[in-house]
Amino acid sequence: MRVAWIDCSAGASGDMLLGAFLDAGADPTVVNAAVSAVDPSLSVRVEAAVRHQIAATKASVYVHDEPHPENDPNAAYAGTEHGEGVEGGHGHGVGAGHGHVHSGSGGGGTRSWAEVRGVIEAAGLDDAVRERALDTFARLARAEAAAHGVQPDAVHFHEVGALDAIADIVGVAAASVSLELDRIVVSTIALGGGRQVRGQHGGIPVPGPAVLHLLTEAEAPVVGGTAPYEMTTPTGAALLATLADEFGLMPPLRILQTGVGAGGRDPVEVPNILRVVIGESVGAPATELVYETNVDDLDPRIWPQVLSRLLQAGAADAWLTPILMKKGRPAHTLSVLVSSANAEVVRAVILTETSAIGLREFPIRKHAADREFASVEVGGQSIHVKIARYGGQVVNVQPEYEDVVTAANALGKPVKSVLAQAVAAGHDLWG
Ligand SMILES: O=C([S-])c1cc(C(=O)S)c[n+]([C@@H]2O[C@H](COP(=O)(O)O)[C@@H](O)[C@H]2O)c1
Ligand code: NI
Repeated sequence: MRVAWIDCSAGASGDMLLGAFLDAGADPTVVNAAVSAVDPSLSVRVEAAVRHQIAATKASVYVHDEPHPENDPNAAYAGTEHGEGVEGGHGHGVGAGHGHVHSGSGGGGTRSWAEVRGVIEAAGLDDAVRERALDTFARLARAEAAAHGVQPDAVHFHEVGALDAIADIVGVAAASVSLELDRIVVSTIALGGGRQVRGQHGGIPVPGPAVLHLLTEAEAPVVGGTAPYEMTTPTGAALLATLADEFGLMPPLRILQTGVGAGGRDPVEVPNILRVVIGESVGAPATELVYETNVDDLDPRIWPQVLSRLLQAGAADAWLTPILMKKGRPAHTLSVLVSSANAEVVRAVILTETSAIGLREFPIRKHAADREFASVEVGGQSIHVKIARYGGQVVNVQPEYEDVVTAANALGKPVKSVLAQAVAAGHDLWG
């Protein structure tokens, strides 16, 4: 499994993420094709940069009048650099000094979230890239709406800021999809602090309100960080929230590629870089969960129905353990084994079908013997059997009990003797 870990200890912005993914091997042609498919006036330029003597890749967004001739990622466009060290708002796309470059007019109006959604939907992007980009923009619109006390559909992005964000967001979506990652883990995110940045309506405190809303919704771990400026921009936070399958330390992996993305400025406090480490996962992650809850007030006649609904909902197993609870009450612990894919549905069954109002979740790792399914014949009756192998040896032959009962009824024989014959037949065939 290919896992990426994103190190945001110096913060994150759209262009830092884009630079890091391109540095790690994302295809610049694919990225530029995606970006200019959404808006032909957009392209991404890639160049080498150094931050505190660390080599990095700087990705810059270009907004120009004419469509990019060949989507050449290295083509240079004459432009005015608005960015380095200048405080700016969404309208100028210069968050945290991660400057963008504009040439041409770029337009002076605004684009609503609905308009941005429309152009992304109409661009003919690869499904995964489109979904990732739309998810990111939707998060950004929700966060801006929450920050300014309006509805998401009332959020307007200044024309140039919208183009910057489109290029960053679609570019990062295309780059991350092109790296064929199975799982992305994001570190604790440094937000920065100190002086205000300038938004379209005046001064904005750092961390920006939109950043805080985005990372609250994503339940991301954050820290102020070591630098007295805006280290994480709303676009960076929105992208991290979309990309992250989980947050935490670098998981066990064998490193395959690394990428270093540079931010626009080079402050003294910290190397202004974001890193991505891509590797082959070592040791399977815990993808199974056990839910547990203690229940003392459910009509006991309901339990069989609860257990069968849990199995129907995708639980691998569900069982009850009698316990003595607080206040000396006899009760049951309900335990449910479930894959993370089915976890949400199973949680809903527990909370709606029992009287529990809370539950515990434990990630677990399962070890299973190899197994296969076959059938044996007893007295002309077919009975399914499960054969388990461990270390190449057959360690168990288990007939399907319901089949044994059906066969015993059909043959007019005791269940125990048909069961014994089915086990013996299985061992004769498979050892
Ligand atoms: O202009 C507005 S409304 C604005 C709001 C906010 C909020 O957090 S709300 C933040 N900003 C600042 O804009 C720049 C650009 O951010 P990008 O994500 O587009 O790079 C950045 O400094 C934000 O803090 C503006
Ligand atoms: Ni805002």
